[in-house]
Amino acid sequence: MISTSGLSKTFDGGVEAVKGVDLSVGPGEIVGFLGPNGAGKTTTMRMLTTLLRPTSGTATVAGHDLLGDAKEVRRRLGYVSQTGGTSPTSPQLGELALQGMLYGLSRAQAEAKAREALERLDLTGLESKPGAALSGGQRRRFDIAFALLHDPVVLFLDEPTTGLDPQSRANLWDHIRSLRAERGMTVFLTTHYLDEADALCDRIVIIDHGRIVAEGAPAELKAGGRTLDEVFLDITGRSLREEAGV
Ligand SMILES: Nc1ncnc2c1ncn2[C@@H]1O[C@H](COP(=O)(O)OP(=O)(O)OP(=O)(O)O)[C@@H](O)[C@H]1O
Repeated sequence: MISTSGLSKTFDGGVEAVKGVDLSVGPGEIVGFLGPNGAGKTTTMRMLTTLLRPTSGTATVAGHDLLGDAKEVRRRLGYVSQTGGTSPTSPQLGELALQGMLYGLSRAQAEAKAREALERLDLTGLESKPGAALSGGQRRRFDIAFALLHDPVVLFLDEPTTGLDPQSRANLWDHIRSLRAERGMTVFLTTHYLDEADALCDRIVIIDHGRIVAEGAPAELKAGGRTLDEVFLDITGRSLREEAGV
């Protein structure tokens, strides 16, 4: 579903943020992308979602070439940025329906899709509230509902649970799991929480200084009785727990 070869990004000014990343994510996989601050996670995600042009390398996402066929890639992916997209002032159902119309749906189709997305994310009853009246966890679920309106096959989530309380985080994990179970969704997410990667992800990919330095199923990485914290510290020399302020 996602395949990259030598994906690289050097910013104007010479910062080599991503240096030759080779990634492979299969259909229906939930993959966690971890790394210390400044390692290149967001830059990689922005390239994979067509928001940033790679300096070099190749990639396909959902069967289409990232550079040659960006429009087709965009049609098939959902993206939730760190800041999300819910409006603080407008009722969410109206915003969702508008977004659906942007994707070319009629008003009736857009409202039906919006209601379906709300139901899927357990938000029914909250559709008339503006973003400012929602809890952090509800807002994140609305952000995901927005990303689902055009029926993507792969979902990119940039730090989906940052700032949420433990209960809301666990609730969001359940929703992500059911998206995979019910729709076969592929999910690629960044996180600063090792417990999240452990509980939710089939596979963890660790990036440091723009290069992939480790990858494997959580159980593989923890082989020998080490915790993921210890593995991460050992590989990167930095404590993700401290960086995340946990
Ligand atoms: N627009 C830009 N121009 C120049 N340098 C940038 C730009 N965006 C990011 N960088 C640099 O690229 C490197 C990677 O940044 P990136 O945001 O991808 O890291 P990250 O792993 O997502 O970090 P964090 O966990 O703090 O969000 C950093 O050194 C950052 O300062």
